[in-house]
Amino acid sequence: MTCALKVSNVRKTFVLHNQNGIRLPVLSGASFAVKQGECVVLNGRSGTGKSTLLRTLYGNYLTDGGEIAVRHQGRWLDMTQAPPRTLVNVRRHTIGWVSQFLRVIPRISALEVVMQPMIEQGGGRVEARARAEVLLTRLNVPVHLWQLAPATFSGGEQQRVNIARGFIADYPVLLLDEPTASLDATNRAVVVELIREAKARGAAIVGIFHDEDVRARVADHLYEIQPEAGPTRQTAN
Ligand SMILES: Nc1ncnc2c1ncn2[C@@H]1O[C@H](COP(=O)(O)OP(=O)(O)OP(=O)(O)O)[C@@H](O)[C@H]1O
Repeated sequence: MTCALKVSNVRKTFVLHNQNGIRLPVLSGASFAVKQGECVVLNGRSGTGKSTLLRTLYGNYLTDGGEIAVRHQGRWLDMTQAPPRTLVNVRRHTIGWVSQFLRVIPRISALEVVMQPMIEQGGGRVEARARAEVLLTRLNVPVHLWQLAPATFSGGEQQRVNIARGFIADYPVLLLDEPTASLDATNRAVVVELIREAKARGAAIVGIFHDEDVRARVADHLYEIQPEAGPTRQTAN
């Protein structure tokens, strides 16, 4: 199996400039690799830096060192050095992000919200619509809601619309930030199926799952994040 993502010695310290320059060291050399068709689950106690690492992989945070190499359109690209325009392109075509939270866009229907990533990748509207309908059906979002904007949906309905949106495009790499949090058992099982299908088509997946049962059913490897030393005050240099 080909490697899709290589994380080498990634370091990250948050500096709280408006709180006396307190430094919070979070990642002190995260290193792991993910092959196509594999799911690596980030593991560690609360506050050890799982979300920070996942967000860093998506390019949300600058790093203090290390490399995040992703296979993007046939070449290796270091996410820590990528300019903003490249990051947009990587997020459109290579790395998908699925969380439990939907960023609601006023007046855009649930169906359109779900179709959007596939259309942005160049997919046709008919195919995107058909695929969105299948996903919304599998995730038990009632048909009468599909043409409505999700702003008024329940938390669980919004969460399932977001999952459909995250799985509609065949991203080579998927980052999953607790996508099953607060779903009921039926819908959790659907998400597990979607993750397994993504692995079967060759997606490389990195995820955070607090639900042990879900973790056991999708993980090929656990990546253990070690707790860092506590905060230190910034010293003048
Ligand atoms: N944007 C930020 N600015 C400053 N500190 C942050 C920021 N994001 C996270 N932290 C700190 O970094 C540490 C790691 O947080 P993170 O959310 O990555 O942990 P986690 O392992 O995902 O926790 P949990 O399992 O509770 O969700 C925490 O001490 C948190 O306070």
